Amino acid sequence: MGKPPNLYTFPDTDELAKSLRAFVIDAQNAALERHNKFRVGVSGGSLPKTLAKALLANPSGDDDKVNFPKWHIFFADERAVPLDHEDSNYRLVKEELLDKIPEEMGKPEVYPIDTKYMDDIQEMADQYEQTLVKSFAARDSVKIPMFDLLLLGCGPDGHTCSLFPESPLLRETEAWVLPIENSPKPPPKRITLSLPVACHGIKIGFVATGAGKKEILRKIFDTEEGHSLPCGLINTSAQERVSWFTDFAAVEGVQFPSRRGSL
Ligand SMILES: O=C1O[C@H](COP(=O)(O)O)[C@@H](O)[C@H](O)[C@H]1O
Repeated sequence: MGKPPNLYTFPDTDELAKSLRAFVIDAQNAALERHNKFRVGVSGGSLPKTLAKALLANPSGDDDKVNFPKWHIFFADERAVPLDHEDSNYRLVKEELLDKIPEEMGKPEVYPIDTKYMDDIQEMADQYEQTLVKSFAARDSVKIPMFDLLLLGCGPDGHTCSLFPESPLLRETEAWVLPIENSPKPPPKRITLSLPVACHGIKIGFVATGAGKKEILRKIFDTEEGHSLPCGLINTSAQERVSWFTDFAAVEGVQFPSRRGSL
């Protein structure tokens, strides 16, 4: 049995962002040594804002540089809406982060969904899987793509990516990207990384902040039932490869050993 996930907690998002930055840069530098590129899967929701705070801060030294030109940014989940729609995760990441990257830092390669498949969500998922196949090598030589880093959110019901509690999608073992026709949270049509892909990241960082997350974090970390929620399933499967970045408000009352402050 491996070690449990890491649960870090900070007084506020400014402090959280400093530690998240160190975590991301460690993952980036390890990936650049491994294969000279950094493949990251990002979520929408509240994450892009905190991520931007982490990445756009001034570097404290040579080891603390964000090397955006080596970044390949994929979406952990996406809503089947135009890329400039208010529900689009791409739009969120673009407005919160991509548009704010200073010219001199260089630009990452970004892989949005192909919106021409909006009326055929299965086709949209298949096409996004092909996007991953092109980046992660042939489908038959790689069983499950291994992101260098997955940056995920946690919904108040314990969902992550667009994997919702008790969804039959949680039983998928083959596909890398899945369609959803009837998401319990609007908009209904989405695509998402499958659970095996979400569990397979070399590093997985969850970001959960605010008092609105405390009930679900208590459930995920302190109850048996929480282990079968999507976030709990990733905790159980990926163990110490998972790190949670939370603020004090989000972990109020959580018993699971949590480490205050830095990594
Ligand atoms: O619907 C979604 O929700 C989750 C969680 O969002 P949050 O605002 O509670 O952080 C998000 O991670 C996912 O990408 C998004 O599509």
